[in-house]
Amino acid sequence: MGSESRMKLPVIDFSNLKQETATWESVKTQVSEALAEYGCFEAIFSNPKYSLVNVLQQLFDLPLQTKLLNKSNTTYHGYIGQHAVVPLYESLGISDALVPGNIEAFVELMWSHNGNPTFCESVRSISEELLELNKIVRTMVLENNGIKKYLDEHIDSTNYVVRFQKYDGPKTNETELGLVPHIDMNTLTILFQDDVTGLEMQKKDGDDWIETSPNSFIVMAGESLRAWTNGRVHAPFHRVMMTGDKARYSIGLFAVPKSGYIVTAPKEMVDEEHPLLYKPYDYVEFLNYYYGEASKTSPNALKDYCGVV
Ligand SMILES: O=C(O)CCC(=O)C(=O)O
Ligand SMILES: [Fe+2]
Repeated sequence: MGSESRMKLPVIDFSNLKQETATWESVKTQVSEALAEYGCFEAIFSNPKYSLVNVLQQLFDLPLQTKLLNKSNTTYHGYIGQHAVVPLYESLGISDALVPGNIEAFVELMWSHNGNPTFCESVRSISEELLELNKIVRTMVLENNGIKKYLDEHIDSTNYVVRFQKYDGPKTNETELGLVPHIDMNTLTILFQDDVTGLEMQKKDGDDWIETSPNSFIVMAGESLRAWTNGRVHAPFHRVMMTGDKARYSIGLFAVPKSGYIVTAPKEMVDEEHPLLYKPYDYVEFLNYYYGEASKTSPNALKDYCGVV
């Protein structure tokens, strides 16, 4: 019936936002409602200055051997591509991308001869914007739940992976799967896409998929934020669907619990109405389980791993 395309995610305006103002309070309420109901929203934040094609095409056009040089100690952060299930999809990630020197090291690996200062600058600038939005949203989540005293600890509990995605256009009349439906297991993800869209978010209850807007920042909670807030925040399924000839590019900032940090819902999050959902877990150990034994499309991977009931 085409009703899917008419559904929209909540859109929240973060432009010119200052703490301790009436606008901050109102935006905070919108964030609380959107994350409880959808686990995600579209953010108006800054005027995107970049065409992702301009920034990312040169990266994905590098020879496969070069892209494969981007290895990492976890499956999730290096080069991913050439998979039979999602042949349109490729991605490259930079672990701890906001630690000084790491974007440069990535660029050095990819363009060893003369580097690529323009790429470096664009990625740094986009990443810093996404980081700022990430901090605002996480501050609001804690304020909404009356646990702001944990803010420093919470912000300090994650590292940041910046990941670049490319999805080829299927170049047929069909709509094809770009990325399989999944829930992000990390804490918070912010994606930026330009005018080639394709990211779809699943409604909390039901099978409907909500399309996302062109030139948008999409903020979504992962399982680890759901666990930490003891279920107050929803972690949504999402997928990428591709049509037409044009390739789609996206950039994501993934806040990821640090190795050795134990994800535990603060005691204030647990009461009679909200019994503890998950036992404390080490994210990196959970990921090993997730990429090893568990089916990645299981909505219950974390529950199977450390659910209380
Ligand atoms: O490219 C996108 O917009 C989605 C990527 C995604 O969901 C992921 O990498 O977890
Ligand atoms: Fe995802």
